[in-house]
Amino acid sequence: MTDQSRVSGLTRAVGISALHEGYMPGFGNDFETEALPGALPEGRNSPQRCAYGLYGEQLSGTAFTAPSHQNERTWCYRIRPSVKHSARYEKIALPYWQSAPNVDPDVISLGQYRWDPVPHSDAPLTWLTGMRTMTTAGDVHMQVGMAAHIYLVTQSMQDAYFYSADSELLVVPQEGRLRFCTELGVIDLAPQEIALLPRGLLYRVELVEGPARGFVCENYGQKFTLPGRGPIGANCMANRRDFKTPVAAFEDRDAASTVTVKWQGQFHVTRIGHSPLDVVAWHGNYAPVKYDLRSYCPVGAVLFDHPDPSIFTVLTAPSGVEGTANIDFVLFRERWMVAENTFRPPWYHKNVMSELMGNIYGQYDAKPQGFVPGGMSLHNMMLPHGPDNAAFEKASLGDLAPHKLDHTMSFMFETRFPQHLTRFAATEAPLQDDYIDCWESLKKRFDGTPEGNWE
Ligand SMILES: O=C(O)Cc1cc(O)ccc1O
Ligand SMILES: [Fe+2]
Repeated sequence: MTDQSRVSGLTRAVGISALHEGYMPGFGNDFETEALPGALPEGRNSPQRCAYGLYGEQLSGTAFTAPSHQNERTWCYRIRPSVKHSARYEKIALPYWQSAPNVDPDVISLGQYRWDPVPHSDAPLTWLTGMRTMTTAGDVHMQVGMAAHIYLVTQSMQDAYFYSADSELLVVPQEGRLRFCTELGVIDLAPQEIALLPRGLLYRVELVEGPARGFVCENYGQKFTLPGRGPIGANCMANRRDFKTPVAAFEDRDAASTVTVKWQGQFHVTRIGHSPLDVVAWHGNYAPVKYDLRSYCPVGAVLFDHPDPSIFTVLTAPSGVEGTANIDFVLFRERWMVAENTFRPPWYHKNVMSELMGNIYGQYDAKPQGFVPGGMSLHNMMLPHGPDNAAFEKASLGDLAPHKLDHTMSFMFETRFPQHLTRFAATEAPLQDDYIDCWESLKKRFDGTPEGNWE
C-alpha cells in the first residue's frame, strides 16, 4: 500500500482498492491498513523498535480473556502513545447530555410519547454541545442499558477531540452530512447511513453540510453485532460485506487542542499541544464502521400474517439474557406488502421491551400522520400501542393487492430496560401533547354479529 492522498488534513491511505474509496469491506473482520508504506510491523505486534519511530499501542474493546469469537482489540502504531494525549483532567458540564440513571422525580415516563423534530436554532452547536438526551435506560456505571439522543450540529469541532469511555455510539443521521475524523480513519456520514463508533475511540466531528440533525443510540453494554439469522440462513438482512471500515489516516499537527472524555456519565477535559489523531497504521478487529441502510435486505411475510419486528433487526447488542437484547436496532424500510387476508400494519400490543422510534424519512405505515421525519416516539415497557385509527381503517377495509410501501425509513431502538424521559424531553423538546388522541377515534366494532360493525 504505497499510495497516499491528503483528505481533510489527514494523510490517508487509498486502501486495498480504489473501489472502496478509503473503506475496507466487512463486519468484524481482522483488518490491516497503513497510511505510510511499511508502518505496520510484519509478523508481530511489538517489535523492539517500530518503523518511523512510531509507538505501538493496543486498544482493547473486550476483556483480554473474552471468548475468542467475541474478543476485539486493535494494535495502533502512532506518533505518540495515547498517554501523551491525556494530561490532568478538569470536569466540565454538558447539561444536555445525560446518562442513566437519570430519573427526574418531576417527569412521568409512563405513557406513550411522540415528539416533532427538535428544531435547529441559531446557536453554534458542535457534536458535544449539540447532543440532546431524550431517554436513558439501565445504568452507565454497571455497563448496562442505553441512552437515546438527538444531535443538532451547526459547527465543526476545531482542535477539539472526544471519546466516550462509557459507551459505543450508533449514529443515525437524518439531515446534513458529518465527517468523523477518528484515530483509525475517516468516516463520511449522510442520511440513510449509520455509523458505529466503538467505546474508547477518539475522534473529531466536522460539519460537511449543515445544519445536521440525527439520532444517537448510546450503548453502555456489550457491543452491537449482527443478529443470528436462524433458518433464514447465510444471506439477507444486513450482509457483512456491506459494512465499511475506514483505512488508516493520521495528522501530524501541532496546535493547542482539547480532549474531552465522557466517563461514568461525566465530562472531563484535558489540554494538549497536538492532534491526537496520529495513528499511522493499525491492525485488528476493534474499529469504527459505517453501513448504508439502503443495502439492508428485508425478509418478511410472503403469504399471510405479520411477523415480529425482530425480522428487521440490523444490529443487536446482547445483554446477559439470551435472546433479550440490551438494544436491538430495527429498520422499517421500503418493502412489498403481499400478505393475504392479513391485517398488514403492526398489530396492537404491549411489550416487555421498550420501543423508541425515529423517522429518517417518509411515512410510517402505523402512523400516517404525526410521526414525521426527524420526529421520535416512545412506547415504554408494557405500554399498549399500535396503529392509529386512520391506519387501522385503511388496513382493515382496503384492497389486499400487492402494495409497495415506498418512501419510508423509520427505525427502532428496542431495549429490555424501561426508558426514562429526560427533563429536556419532557419540557423543552417539542412533545406532542395530543399524541394519545390518535387512538381516541378507534370505534367499538363488536355488535354481537360474527361480521362486526364496519359502518
Ligand atoms: O410499534 C411499532 O410500530 C413497532 C412495531 C412494528 C411491527 O411491525 C410490529 C411490532 C412493533 O412493535
Ligand atoms: Fe411496537
